[in-house]
Amino acid sequence: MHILVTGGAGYIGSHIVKLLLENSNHKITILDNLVTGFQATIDTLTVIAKENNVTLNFMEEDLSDFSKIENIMHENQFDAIIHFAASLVVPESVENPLKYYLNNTANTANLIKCATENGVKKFIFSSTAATYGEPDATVVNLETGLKESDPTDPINPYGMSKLMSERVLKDTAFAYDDFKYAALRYFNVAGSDPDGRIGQSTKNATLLIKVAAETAIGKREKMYIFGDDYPTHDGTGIRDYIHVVDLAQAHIEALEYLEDHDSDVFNVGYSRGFSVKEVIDTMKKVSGIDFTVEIKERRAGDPAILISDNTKIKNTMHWQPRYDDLEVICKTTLEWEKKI
Ligand SMILES: NC(=O)c1ccc[n+]([C@@H]2O[C@H](COP(=O)([O-])OP(=O)(O)OC[C@H]3O[C@@H](n4cnc5c(N)ncnc54)[C@H](O)[C@@H]3O)[C@@H](O)[C@H]2O)c1
Ligand SMILES: O=c1ccn([C@@H]2O[C@H](COP(=O)(O)OP(=O)(O)O[C@H]3O[C@H](CO)[C@@H](O)[C@H](O)[C@H]3O)[C@@H](O)[C@H]2O)c(=O)[nH]1
Repeated sequence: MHILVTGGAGYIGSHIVKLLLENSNHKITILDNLVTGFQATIDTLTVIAKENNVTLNFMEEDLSDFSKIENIMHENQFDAIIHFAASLVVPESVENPLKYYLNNTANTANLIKCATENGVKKFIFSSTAATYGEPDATVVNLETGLKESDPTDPINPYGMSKLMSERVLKDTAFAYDDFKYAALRYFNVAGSDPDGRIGQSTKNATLLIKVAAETAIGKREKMYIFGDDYPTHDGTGIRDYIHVVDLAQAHIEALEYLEDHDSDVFNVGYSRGFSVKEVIDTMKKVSGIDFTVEIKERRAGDPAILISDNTKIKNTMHWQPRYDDLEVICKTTLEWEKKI
């Protein structure tokens, strides 16, 4: 296959590209405007492609350039698209919603249009647990995890921009027999490639595990726990942290799944959660550093508990997580942080 990977210079996209280069003979084209992705990541992936004798192309382009995208799609015979490119800072999406609806929803709709016009049969989409919003504990079971069939009600434009893209995919797949998609709702993605060749280099990171790693190695003086008065066992927020390599593998399974199954939406998480305090204690343990942590007020829009029910992806695809271990997640994050 010839696979187009948008956003392949970014954190998650680069991990999928690495897996594909190492484990398949697919030709890969990365399209990325490098707004939050890195040329250094492309350089590393180019070396990995050479080592594995696989073709990797890189196009520095912006998905909002519709005529360019149309030409690229017309000139290349892509068999599948894995679409990561997006804006993903939740508070920014509240301040600047149009950036999110344009980059995440409009650009995705155009990409889907080009896909249908050029015979692309499979589309794997990066969706998010943010599509569920702030789940209502009287309606869903927060302890056993959210099911794909549970209500979706995003509480910020980021989540809504992704849910709208899911809808565009659903309607398109209904209208075009040859077009199939899998929308993967990622829970909290963390960790890095265990080989240490790629990782999360995102600037001004806000994600808990990356912030904790930065604090452990002294890039930050201290870190904060946003709220210790949630209705959880230790008062801090609970999330379902998934290692990026297991998430990457889910995309590969999804490509195979679409060979002989219909389009669908899947949670990708481990169906278990850790509190903020448990994450920080684990980072302290794996780093051996007792860094400074202070309690702050709750961050706006943070739900108390977000855990996936992953029964569907486990039962229908052959997805077997290998890194469901908070220590491994923290350790690989820390090792990468030491390198950059
Ligand atoms: N990181 C998480 O915890 C998380 C959780 C749920 C969902 N997601 C989704 O996963 C995907 C990848 O996220 P990530 O963490 O790797 O982020 P990232 O910022 O590292 O990667 C996004 C990539 O897309 C590129 N990009 C953005 N807009 C573009 C455009 N208009 N044209 C071309 N390239 C563009 C960026 O340069 C970057 O390389 C996103 O769709 C995100 O919404 C991430
Ligand atoms: O310095 C920090 C950072 C985070 N937190 C807490 O840690 C938990 C996790 O926060 P974070 O790592 O920022 O992730 P989320 O806010 O859960 O959101 C992430 O995970 C979602 C999927 O669940 C994605 O959709 C979002 O894009 C991504 O930002 C929350 O309880 C936060 O309040 C802290 O206490 N201190």
